[in-house]
Amino acid sequence: MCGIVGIVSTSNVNQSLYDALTVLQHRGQDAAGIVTFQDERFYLRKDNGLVRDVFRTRHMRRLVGNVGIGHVRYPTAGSSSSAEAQPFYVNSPYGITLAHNGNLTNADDLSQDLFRTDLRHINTNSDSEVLLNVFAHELQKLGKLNPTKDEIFAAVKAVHKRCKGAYAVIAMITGYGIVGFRDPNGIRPACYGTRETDEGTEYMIASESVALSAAGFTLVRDIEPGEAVYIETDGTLYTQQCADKPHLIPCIFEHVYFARPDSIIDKVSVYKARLRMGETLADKVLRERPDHDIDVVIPIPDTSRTSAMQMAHRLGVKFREGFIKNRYIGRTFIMPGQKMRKKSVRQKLNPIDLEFRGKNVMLVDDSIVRGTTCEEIVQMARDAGARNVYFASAAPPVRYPNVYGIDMPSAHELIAHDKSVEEICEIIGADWLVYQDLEDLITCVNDVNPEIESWECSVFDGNYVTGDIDNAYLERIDALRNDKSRSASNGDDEDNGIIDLHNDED
Ligand SMILES: O=P(O)(O)OC[C@H]1O[C@H](OP(=O)(O)OP(=O)(O)O)[C@H](O)[C@@H]1O
Ligand SMILES: NC(=O)CC[C@H](N)C(=O)O
Ligand SMILES: [Mg+2]
Repeated sequence: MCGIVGIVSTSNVNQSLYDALTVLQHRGQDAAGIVTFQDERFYLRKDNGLVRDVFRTRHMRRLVGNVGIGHVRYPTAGSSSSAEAQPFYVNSPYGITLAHNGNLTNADDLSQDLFRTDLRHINTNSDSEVLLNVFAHELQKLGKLNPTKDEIFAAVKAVHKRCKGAYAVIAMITGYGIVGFRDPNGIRPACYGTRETDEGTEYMIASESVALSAAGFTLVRDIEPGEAVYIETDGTLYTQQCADKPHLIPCIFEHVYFARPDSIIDKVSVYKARLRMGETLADKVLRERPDHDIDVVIPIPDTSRTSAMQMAHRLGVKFREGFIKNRYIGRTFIMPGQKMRKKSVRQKLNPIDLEFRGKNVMLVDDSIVRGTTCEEIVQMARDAGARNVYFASAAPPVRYPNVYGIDMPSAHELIAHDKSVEEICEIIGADWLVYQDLEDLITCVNDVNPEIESWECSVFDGNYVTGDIDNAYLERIDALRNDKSRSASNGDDEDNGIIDLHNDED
């Protein structure tokens, strides 16, 4: 679930890109990158690490130009090597750089086609490098020395025909402009906005609206599924629908966990949706145990706060901050490797004993995925002296792998995969476990925007909307990307040299 941003400005874009990436950091903590363009040259800085660590003053000084794109990465394909940090670059045609959020489901086939038919070499295992080369090849085929919006949109159309899966993309074409587009189902989010200056209107395309507001831009609208938004370097904007049968089916997990609550995605305020999730969860609690004995509702920071607060309100029970979050530890779920995730839960959260001692506590999380957080947390609540420890999840049981840009490749690593709620309750050591029902979750998001007819809910119901996912595919990505095989293949190889643009001294 990476974060992407692109800006066409009237002055240097480096600081605005940096600011946008810092507020998209929650979408990817592994690597960060910015590429800008000025006087026929790209200027690139990318590496593994958080935004604040990757970009030093000396890098920022080199990132000159009024046009640029940026990326924060949470790997879902290939490895976590710095060679796969984004944006990616290809020199022909024109010189194109690209930032991608999502995951292609036919990257292997495309990679073969690119080599055998299009005579293009892919140098990493990243699906994003494949996507860039498909786009570049389709643009090259049109054979124009000066591409216009028509060629750009034609290339996006061809990408939609060849690529399957989820992709929100921003590409920069040397000297011409930036183009942002979403896959025909709009699984991953992308929006754009404007900032007025004395020199003219500036544009930003980004994964979440929060990136716009943080950099002083005003949200215009979401990019439609299948649509492309092309902004030339002089600030002229063109939009066009590039898919034959676009149909909005956005990822519901953005609203559960990924997105920031202060973002608005596909006209859904994430904050409002999470408040609703708290209400419906409270209703479920009351359905299961009308005469419950919950003394206090305690959120598991950070993401569950909004739902937990509203759940307590609906139940008429006290809401208390029983766990304090270490502000210097990032999100644990998107960390690579189970060992690191497990260790980080204890480093990240610490209980305030007096909120637990002798009480029946209802702990609330936004979701239970691998069970890393809740197993630790239930024990911490008991150690802090709780009488009974109840647990509620604002999302339904996560039972199926994700293939659209969330790194959950293996069903066996999901705590709820083949288990009943009672069995999960026993494993996590709780006295009562309540999950949100999927119909209720869908109602929550649809209450905020009733126009969205379908949601991408595969992690909950195993229904993959792109229609190309079968058991053989799921078995293949499981074998390739489960925790064990990844730690054996040592993807975090620091010595991995980057074959890329050479203007980036450390
Ligand atoms: O069952 P698990 O595999 O542990 O995954 C679910 C947990 O991971 C996430 O928290 P995370 O620490 O990533 O981020 P947050 O601070 O935004 O809640 C999520 O909010 C849950 O707490
Ligand atoms: N989470 C994402 O959007 C990942 C983008 C891309 N598939 C990568 O692994 O780098
Ligand atoms: Mg959490």
